Amino acid sequence: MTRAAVLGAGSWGTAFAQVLADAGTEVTVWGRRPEVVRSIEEDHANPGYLPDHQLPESVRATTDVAAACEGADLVVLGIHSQTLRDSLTGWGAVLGSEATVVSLMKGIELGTGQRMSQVIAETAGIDPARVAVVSGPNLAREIAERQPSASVVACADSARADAVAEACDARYFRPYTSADVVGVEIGGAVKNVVALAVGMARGMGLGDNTSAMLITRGLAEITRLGSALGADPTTFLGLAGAGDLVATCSSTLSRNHSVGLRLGRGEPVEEILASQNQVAEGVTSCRSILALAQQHQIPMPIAAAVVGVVHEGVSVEATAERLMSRVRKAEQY
Ligand SMILES: NC(=O)C1=CN([C@@H]2O[C@H](COP(=O)(O)OP(=O)(O)OC[C@H]3O[C@@H](n4cnc5c(N)ncnc54)[C@H](O)[C@@H]3O)[C@@H](O)[C@H]2O)C=CC1
Ligand SMILES: O=C(CO)COP(=O)(O)O
Repeated sequence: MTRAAVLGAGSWGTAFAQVLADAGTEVTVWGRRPEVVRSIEEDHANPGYLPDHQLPESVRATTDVAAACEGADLVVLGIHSQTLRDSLTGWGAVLGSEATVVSLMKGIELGTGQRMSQVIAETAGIDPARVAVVSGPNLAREIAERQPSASVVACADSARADAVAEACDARYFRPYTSADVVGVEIGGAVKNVVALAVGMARGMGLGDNTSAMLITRGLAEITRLGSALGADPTTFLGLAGAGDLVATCSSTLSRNHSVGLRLGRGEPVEEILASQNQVAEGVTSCRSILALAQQHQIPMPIAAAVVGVVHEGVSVEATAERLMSRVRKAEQY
């Protein structure tokens, strides 16, 4: 039987642990907070992140990261992008010498511009081919409810991609495999920024045409940046590209979309962020993504607009005006 450790007892770490358990994988979740771990162990629930949801009894939990990882074939990382490097450093050699390390995270590190798989390989000093990424239209709440969904497991080593896919192949969760780690990670990280923009438009009272424009031109930005970084452009037509973009930009369950909505309604960004107990990754990653784009001379006007509103005090009205008065040109990807 495959053994997995899931490091991070937040909403996606917990829901993905359920997927693994339902697929027949033995799974132990590591959580920082004893009360969360106790609740998973004793009540088979994680009410802070998945309220009113019962987890399988086979999902175990511990606060001891080394114990969670001992003998694991898969070590799954489900924390926030900007805390990954410090966490990995603090954990020491828990990843072992053979386990496949699986990233669930959707962000780009501030300062370095690294994708999560790059942070993992560099910080842990492991072969990048040991790192797999799972990304797709996977709102944790819906997956916890066992609604049908699909995702992409990307890894440079196809045998490892197959092994991860087998370990999470549950009745309601269909994993596809891919070798395009760059494309799958860029799709997951940048769609959060587009979801902020679509949320802002919705919050301003704008309708479906505006959302469709931002989603479609957002996909063009994702494709341009990803291609410049070496991704296969067709990846962005798939689950980890267009699929995740559509789900996140349309769902009220999305934290990024929700933050955008509140910004569009005129709430100050500090107030919104202070009221959230979960992180909307696009809020930070919009800056690292824009920096990456500038480094590669890729135009990303929507990402720049989001950075303007979230970090530079530009109003949503001025941003909309600026986006709409850009010079006319041929439609390009
Ligand atoms: N929630 C969702 O529907 C999905 C989330 N993701 C991605 O998965 C990643 C994790 O997201 P969620 O589980 O939703 O986040 P969350 O906010 O629900 O949970 C994050 C977990 O990390 C822990 N944590 C926070 N700071 C930490 C630190 N400094 N060191 C160690 N642990 C820390 C928290 O205690 C919590 O257990 C993000 O990159 C997100 O974009 C991907 C797909 C779906
Ligand atoms: O990545 C997600 C769905 O695929 C979750 O999006 P949010 O982080 O915006 O909630």
